[in-house]
Amino acid sequence: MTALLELRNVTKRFGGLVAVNGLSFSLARGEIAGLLGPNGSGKTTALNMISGLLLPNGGEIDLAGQAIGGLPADRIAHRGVARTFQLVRALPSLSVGENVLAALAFRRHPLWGPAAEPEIERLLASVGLGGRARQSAASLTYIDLKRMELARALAADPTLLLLDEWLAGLNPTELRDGIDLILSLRDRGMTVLLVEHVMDAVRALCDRCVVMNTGSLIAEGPTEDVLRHPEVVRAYLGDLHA
Ligand SMILES: Nc1ncnc2c1ncn2[C@@H]1O[C@H](COP(=O)(O)OP(=O)(O)OP(=O)(O)O)[C@@H](O)[C@H]1O
Repeated sequence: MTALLELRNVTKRFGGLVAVNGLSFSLARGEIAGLLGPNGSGKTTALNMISGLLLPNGGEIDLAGQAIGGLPADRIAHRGVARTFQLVRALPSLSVGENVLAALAFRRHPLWGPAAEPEIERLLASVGLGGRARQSAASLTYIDLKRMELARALAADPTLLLLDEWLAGLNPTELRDGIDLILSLRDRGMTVLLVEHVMDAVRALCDRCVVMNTGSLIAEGPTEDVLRHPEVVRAYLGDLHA
């Protein structure tokens, strides 16, 4: 069966620095996979190339068997790839609902005006923000901002969702809710690739992990096997067991 996402030998250089070095891996439809690695190992750069924010210097990226590597971000989004960012990107002067509306207005089948309202409410309810559309985005707590950012990503009706440290900075209760929310996305048919440093969340969520170090893939496979891999343990210098 064709993989939903396939990277073959993808490389990104910033001047003399090779941030991603010949990265190859694939994701099956409906899986939740982790993209792990110590700080600076190239994870966000890889997400940026998959979502079209950065042009690869080499290699191929396919979505459902079609080349997307090097396409502009809006075209990749229209093919079904959505993402969240390490630093939440919200429009604080707008309401929660208007933030989601902005995402609906730019998706492949745009929605705006009164027609968008039921969809805004449905998206907000799906991330635990039901009934909060009129609240100012600036007044949201950190977890609720993250929920709103997820609703904005879901507004694109993605088949592949890229989450860049979406669970970072949450307290234990919020983390449990966040994990359940991500699991519910898979139940809705989405494939998820998450960059994450919270290892309890990785264990709870990921069927499989890909681990990078200094731009290169160092391990790939079922989560527990990968987290025990000697090179992975060495790369993290014990962080995994913190
Ligand atoms: N726009 C850029 N210009 C120059 N160097 C960059 C740029 N973006 C990333 N880098 C460098 O590329 C390398 C990989 O960075 P990247 O952000 O992809 O790592 P990461 O694994 O996501 O790290 P973290 O876990 O800290 O977010 C780092 O050395 C970083 O400094």
